[in-house]
Amino acid sequence: MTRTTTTPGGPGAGDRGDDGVPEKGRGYRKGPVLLRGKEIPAQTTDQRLLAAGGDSDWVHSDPWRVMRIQSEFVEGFGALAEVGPAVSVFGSARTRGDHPDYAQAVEVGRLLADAGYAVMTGGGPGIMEAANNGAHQAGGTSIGLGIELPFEQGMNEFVNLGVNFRYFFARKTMFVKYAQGFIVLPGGFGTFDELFEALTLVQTHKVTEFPIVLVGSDYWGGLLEWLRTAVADRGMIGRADLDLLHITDSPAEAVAYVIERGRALAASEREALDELVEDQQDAAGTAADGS
Ligand SMILES: C/C(=C\CNc1ncnc2c1ncn2[C@@H]1O[C@H](COP(=O)(O)O)[C@@H](O)[C@H]1O)CO
Repeated sequence: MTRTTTTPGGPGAGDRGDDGVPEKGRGYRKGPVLLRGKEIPAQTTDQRLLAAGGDSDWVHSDPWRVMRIQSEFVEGFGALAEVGPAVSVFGSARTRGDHPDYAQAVEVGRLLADAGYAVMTGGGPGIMEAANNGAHQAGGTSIGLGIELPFEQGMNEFVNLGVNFRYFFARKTMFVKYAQGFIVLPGGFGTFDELFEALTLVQTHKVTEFPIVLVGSDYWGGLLEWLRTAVADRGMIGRADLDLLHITDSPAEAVAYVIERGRALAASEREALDELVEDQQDAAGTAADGS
């Protein structure tokens, strides 16, 4: 279908307002801009928007990518804003259903759902599937934030609220923004990336501290020892940074820790904010008194 039927710049163009906006006097309105005479374009904005065919290279351009990135944030925020309290659970995409880590993650998901928390995972296989499975068994909210990968696996069957992302960084924002804490089971590079991003955000005070729990001392023990010795001993992190991680072998302890520590941190954050407001009010009062 050809949708270019009129030519605003053509004969008689000066007689009409455009874009459905009646104009007093002659001219062409392009958003807030009024154009007259030779400045009137050959096509209306709607004609250009609805015209079939044409160059499609712009689909692969950065400005268009920016729009897609923006839409990922819009869709993510829209889907997750009303979910309520949630905990993000991370771990290997490769863990099989008969591995003890899988059972641990199912238990984590179940206990979180029993406690009224939504379980948020990457929506993939392995530990992600296991945590969603546990949440599903407990009748809870089981969220999957999927990622477009060259070897797409699809969302696991236990997800009841799924959002698919094209960009890792947009997806990672959701894990932090909508969770009260992180529980991390054994995993590889993807899991390390999620764990260390959380640690960096908290360490640099870019976000308010939130609880981060590692499940599986046999797996994570070596990393913690290395952090304590090579990393902290050489001053690459502070001693206090090590306290940002809690390690356990018990799903029940992991869930209890995330909930209790999360509540304690939220309470101290509220207290600090109240104090700040009081200080500001005192300062404003003092300034108004001129004292
Ligand atoms: C490699 C396989 C599947 C990949 N599918 C994934 N789907 C969703 N999320 C994924 C996937 N792979 C990695 N992630 C994210 O990283 C973490 C796991 O990475 P790891 O390297 O396996 O530890 C996980 O928490 C996801 O957020 C199956 O063969």
